[in-house]
Amino acid sequence: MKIGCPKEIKPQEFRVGMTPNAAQEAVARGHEVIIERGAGLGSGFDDDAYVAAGARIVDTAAEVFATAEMIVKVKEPQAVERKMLREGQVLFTYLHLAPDPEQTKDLLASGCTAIAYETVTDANGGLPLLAPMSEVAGRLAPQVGAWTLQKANGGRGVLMGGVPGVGPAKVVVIGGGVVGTHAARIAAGMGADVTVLDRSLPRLRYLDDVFRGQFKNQYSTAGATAELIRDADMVIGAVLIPGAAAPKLITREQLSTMKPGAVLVDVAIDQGGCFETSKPTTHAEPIYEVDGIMHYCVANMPGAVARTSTIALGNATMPFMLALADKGWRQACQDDPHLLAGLNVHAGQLTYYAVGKALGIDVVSPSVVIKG
Ligand SMILES: NC(=O)C1=CN([C@@H]2O[C@H](COP(=O)(O)OP(=O)(O)OC[C@H]3O[C@@H](n4cnc5c(N)ncnc54)[C@H](O)[C@@H]3O)[C@@H](O)[C@H]2O)C=CC1
Ligand SMILES: CC(=O)C(=O)O
Ligand SMILES: [Mg+2]
Repeated sequence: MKIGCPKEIKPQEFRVGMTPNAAQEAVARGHEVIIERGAGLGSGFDDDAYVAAGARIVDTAAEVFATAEMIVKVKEPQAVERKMLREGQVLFTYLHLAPDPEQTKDLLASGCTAIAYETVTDANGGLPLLAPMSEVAGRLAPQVGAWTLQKANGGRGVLMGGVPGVGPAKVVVIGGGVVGTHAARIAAGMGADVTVLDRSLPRLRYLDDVFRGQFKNQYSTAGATAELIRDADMVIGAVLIPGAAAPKLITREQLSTMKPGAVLVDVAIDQGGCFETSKPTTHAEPIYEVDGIMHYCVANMPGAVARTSTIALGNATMPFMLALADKGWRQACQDDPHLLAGLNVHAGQLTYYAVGKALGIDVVSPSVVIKG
């Protein structure tokens, strides 16, 4: 199969969809790998590394899109990229369609087959292609939140760990999945007083067992959230209902109950955000203020540490990418229900229920679509 990897064009996005190691594995199995010139530079991979892996370098994204049967990327295709997709072409990348009607419309119109990293599942009920980036974003969240808490950045001027004689920052993490657990670990490691809220009792039991008091946990209700945020210096939004738009868990009205200069870090922003006042920001201008509360809502946080993120993402995507290339998307999805769970769009039809529900679009079952 001809596999193409263009340079990412989302602002400040330095990750790349294929590492030279992934390219080498694909080439070794008889596939042709086409990389846009300079695609890996932001992650520290030069063109020579891809050439040494057996890939071919082309000058433009247009050549990649025109030649490849499968496009492997990181972020959702931007408008100019969506125009280059065609019927029969496979797109394998993050999509986050539920909060993005424009992208959904364009993907349906293109006729392509789009498999979303964030809805591929595993046998343990996890999301193996979201997990590595959730680990990164979770670990970054207290770091960017701590920076935002600094007075010069609009924050309350509170140090995460406090100092002897002065107590630490209070951090509330809403959602104790992959993002939330990694965020809580790092915030606790910085010396903050951390509480994790989740709606899953088994998850709370796991956190309690494994982390043994490094941070507290509490069952997530509107009442518990309202009480905790009044006293919080930082709230990290880390909830997910797979594929669906994030539930809004803090309203604008509630901001007035919080301490002026407190910080909201909405990691769930790529699914529309879990605070009413969240709107996506970029690494160039990551923060803004509403009613005295600072917001950090970058939708591609892992792009800030592109090298770590590219390698971590590549480790997770490679086996799926190879299965798609070796067998073609239909056979690969027939053989692996977890990969089939990633199918969001095929030949003008939406195939993911939570997206259809969020956008009011009819959905065709993926198990019907793969029969052809
Ligand atoms: N902004 C960015 O750059 C990035 C954003 N993300 C996003 O972060 C979000 C979280 O991802 P993961 O941690 O991997 O998901 P996950 O599925 O591992 O965890 C989500 C957790 O939220 C909990 N939850 C659901 N509804 C809740 C509620 N009302 N109150 C409290 N907890 C609730 C679930 O029980 C689950 O434990 C996703 O939207 C993901 O796309 C992930 C990576 C990068
Ligand atoms: C998960 C995601 O959207 C990202 O890593 O950018
Ligand atoms: Mg998006």
